[in-house]
Amino acid sequence: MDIMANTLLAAGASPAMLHTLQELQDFTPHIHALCINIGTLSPDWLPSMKSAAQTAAQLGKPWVLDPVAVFASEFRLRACLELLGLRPTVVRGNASEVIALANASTGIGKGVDSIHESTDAVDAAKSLARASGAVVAVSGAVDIITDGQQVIGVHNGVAMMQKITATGCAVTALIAAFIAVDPSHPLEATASALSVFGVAGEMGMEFARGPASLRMHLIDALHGLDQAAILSRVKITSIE
Ligand SMILES: Nc1ncnc2c1ncn2[C@@H]1O[C@H](COP(=O)(O)OP(=O)(O)O)[C@@H](O)[C@H]1O
Ligand SMILES: Cc1ncsc1CCOP(=O)(O)O
Ligand SMILES: [Mg+2]
Repeated sequence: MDIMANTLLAAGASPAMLHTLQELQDFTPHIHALCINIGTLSPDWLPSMKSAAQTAAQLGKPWVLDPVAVFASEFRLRACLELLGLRPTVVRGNASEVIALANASTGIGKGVDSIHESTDAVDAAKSLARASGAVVAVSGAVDIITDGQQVIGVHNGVAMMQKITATGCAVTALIAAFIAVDPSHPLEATASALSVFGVAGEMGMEFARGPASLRMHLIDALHGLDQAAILSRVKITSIE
């Protein structure tokens, strides 16, 4: 939650982290986008997640699902399948998460990390996008983004970003901020968020000595990003 909220603040968005069912009805009407992250899922939190997704959908607000470690347990898989049925605008996971979700199967992955390359998950991402109606993003060395037809590749970022916990969660939150700004273009907004986060990682790495200082410099770089840096560094290509 720390790096997610700080990423959003650095990017100019306004985060609020909530779990409690009783306050979601009051809070959700004020949001511009919702991010549901099952990282530390508990049975108490799942009804809150479902309620928030339902309210967002009723109010026409975009929402993003991060299926953290969905491969790790039947409980996580069932929760994600139920949340998928509530029609997220975007699903962003690592390759092992997207493969597990597309196949509705558990048993692959390492902790919360991927054992697959993002390019291994292109077909899974396309079939998940077609089945769910969501834009699906697979993070990795090349981020893959698809609506089931078009496939886009984002070639920004540095490998050290995998060594900071919750960079995946943070970029999912950033995707929510970008679709809040441009809700009618979720494919483009998702690719842009991944690229901008990757650019911040590249710029942060110029000052970092390891994962802990990269975390700090990435957030500083995101906060200081200007148009010139974006235009010179963004690398987004069409893959299919
Ligand atoms: N090898 C890599 N090279 C460049 N960027 C990477 C690499 N691996 C991950 N990233 C970036 O790190 C962030 C987190 O992705 P990832 O580690 O796949 O997510 P998760 O934390 O959910 O497993 C994303 O912005 C992704 O683009
Ligand atoms: C380590 C850990 N354990 C439960 S959630 C979490 C963080 C997951 O974040 P990310 O998917 O971005 O690595
Ligand atoms: Mg993750």
